Order: sequence, then C-alpha cells, then structure tokens
Amino acid sequence: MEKICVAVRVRPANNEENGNGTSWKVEDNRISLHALGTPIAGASYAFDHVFDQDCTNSRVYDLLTKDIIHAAVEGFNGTAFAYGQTSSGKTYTMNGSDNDPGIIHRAVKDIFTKIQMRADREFLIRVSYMEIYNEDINDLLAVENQKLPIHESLERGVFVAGLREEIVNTAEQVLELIQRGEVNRHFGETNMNVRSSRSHTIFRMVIESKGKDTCNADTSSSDDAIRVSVLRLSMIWHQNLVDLAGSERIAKTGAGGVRLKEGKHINKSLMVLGNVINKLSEGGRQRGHIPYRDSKLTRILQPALGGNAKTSIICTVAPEEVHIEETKGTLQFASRAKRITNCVQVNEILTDAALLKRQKLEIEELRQKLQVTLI
Ligand SMILES: Nc1ncnc2c1ncn2[C@@H]1O[C@H](COP(=O)(O)OP(=O)(O)OP(=O)(O)O)[C@@H](O)[C@H]1O
Repeated sequence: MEKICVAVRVRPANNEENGNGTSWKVEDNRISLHALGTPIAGASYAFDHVFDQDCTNSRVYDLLTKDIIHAAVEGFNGTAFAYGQTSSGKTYTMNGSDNDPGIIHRAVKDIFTKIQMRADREFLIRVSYMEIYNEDINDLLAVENQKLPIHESLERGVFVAGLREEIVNTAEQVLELIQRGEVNRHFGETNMNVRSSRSHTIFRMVIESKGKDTCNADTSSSDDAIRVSVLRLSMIWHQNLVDLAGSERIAKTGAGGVRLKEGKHINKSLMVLGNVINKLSEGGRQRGHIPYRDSKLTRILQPALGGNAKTSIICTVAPEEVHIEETKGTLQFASRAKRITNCVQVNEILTDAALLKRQKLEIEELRQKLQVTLI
C-alpha cells in the first residue's frame, strides 16, 4: 500500500494590494491563513510539500514527479495531476515557461533519457492526448474524434474507444504532438467560450518494454516478461464558486447557452471526483461503493485513485484575498486526497517462451535440491 503524494503550490500574487490584511503563509510543509499576522484557527493545512511563489517547476518535478516517471519506465503505472481553480497555475506547473519547462516537458525528456540507459530492454511508447469538456471526451491529436465513448475489457481495463495513439521514438516527437494537441484545444475558442480553461486534459503515455534477446537461452529472469505501464499527466479544472454562481444566475433568469451547460457538466465531474476522494479517504470498510462510474473523469483516473498506480497531486492555489474561499476548498480537497492509499505493483505479462523458461528453471532447481537430499 502506498499513499498518494499531495502538494500545494501557491502562485505569485497578481497585485500587492492588502485588502483586509488576510493572507496565506507558507512555512515548511504547512500553509495557514493569517489575519493581520495572527494565524486563524481551523485554517492551517499540512501536506507532503507546500511550494511558495518562488518555487521553480524544476523543484516541483524533482520532489513530486521524478520518482513516478522513473518507476513508469520500470513497469509501474503513474499519474500526476494538477488540480486548481482558474488562473491558479495548473498550466504553468504542467506546461511551464521557456525558462522553466513544466512537469510534462520534464517527464517526457526524463523518460527518453532513462530508456536510453536501459540498453538491456526494448521499448515501445505510444501517446494519446484527450480533453473532457462538458462530459464529452475529445481527441486532442485528431480533431475529427469527438465525443468518444469509454469501454471496458478484460485485457485493456477501462479505455477510451477510438482515441488516436501515436507511436513515438523521441522526446521531440512527443513534445510536437502535445503542441499539436494544444492548438486543437484552442480551436474555435471565442471570448464567450474559453473552453481551454474549462476542460480537463489527460496526456497519456503507454510504456511497453521487454528484455532484449540474450545469447544464453537457458537463463531466465524477470526480464523475460513484457512490462506495460500507463502514465497519465493531467490538468483538472476546479470550477470557481464565482463561475458556479454565474451559471446558477443564468439558470434563474431562464437564459441557457454554453456557460450553463459547462457549469452543469464540469460541476458533475468535479462533484463525482469530490465524492470519490471523500469515500476513498474514509478508508477501511466504511468506504463502501466508490462511484467511479458516475463521471468520465473518475473512470479514466480510477487507477490513480485507490488503484494500481503511483500518484501525485499538485493543488495549485491563488494567494489573493478574493480567492480565499476557493483556496480553502482546494486545500480541503487536498487534505482528503492525502489519506488515500493505492496498491501499486509492477505490470508484467509473461510470454509463452518466458513461462517455459521459468518452468524449466524451477524443474532444474527442484532436481538439484532432490539430488542434495539423496546424497
Ligand atoms: N508559479 C508561478 N510562477 C510564475 N507565474 C505563474 C506561476 N503560476 C502561475 N503563473 C502565472 O499566472 C497566470 C495564471 O496561471 P495558469 O494559466 O497556469 O493558470 P491555470 O490554473 O492553468 O488557469 P486556467 O484554468 O484558466 O487555464 C499565468 O500568467 C501564469 O504565467
């Protein structure tokens, strides 16, 4: 069993105005709300890491994601996601800037560096990139693939049917595909419909590897097995209370439109995600049925939440006073997520040849043991 690693990152403030003198203070791995310099009771939260406004993406990657990426190359499923309100720093954390590349860029580079170091194994890497917008899954690598269904099978588990998967050989190829996906994400966007910041995105990499054929066919090791791991890097938009109020207001006045639809659907995905996190954080027998199937986001992220994956969550928050309620909501979500444990194991499939080799080896060991006993 392994706990989900949860961190909070505070982005730099947009302006210096003080308002009522209420502010967030970061000390080591704790973030607390202060009023005129005095801590406010019940508004202090501790996490695996709390990153202040001066923290770089490089540090976030090293402390929160690097181990997951390295484990993915060795056959463990991994997930890293950024969760936060609009303009809290999700994109900055995941995509980064020219001077300080984000988690996705660093992860992709790191994976290929690691693979090059594993001269004993052959790798096959496939990537896909999707968004969930209004409870529809759209392919960001192929614009014609819209509203894709989720299917489930014994071999593949839960998967998005018809999603384009591209085989890639270099980090540059992957980064180009992501770039293409970003362009598609912004396609058709207008001021009224700022879709890119109202959708959840999931970038997925499937890393398959097997040991290279060695000269000695009689020796067997776990290298004979095929390892398949899935890495998911995701951005989850946490709807602002202000936006929610906005969509409710529209509903009350009887007006419809894009905004209202978005409100309803994003709200649903997030509500279910909240429910799943709540149930999982209860732990033990109390937790009962986990409603993964109630939203597309939770179905896709199921392995990351209480399943077979190493998971880290970075919750991004805005420091301004006007966002205090949103920030509290994000911190409460993060506190619950911290209590979730996953059951992580390497994903190995033994080929027939590898099985035969293993059996031969076991028989040989048994024969030798018997001989010793007889002597
Ligand atoms: N840690 C940081 N350091 C410097 N600038 C940051 C940091 N985090 C965020 N910013 C800046 O704050 C602004 C908002 O951040 P960003 O676009 O990443 O938010 P977001 O959560 O992705 O928003 P949305 O949900 O609307 O897409 C951007 O101008 C970004 O460059």
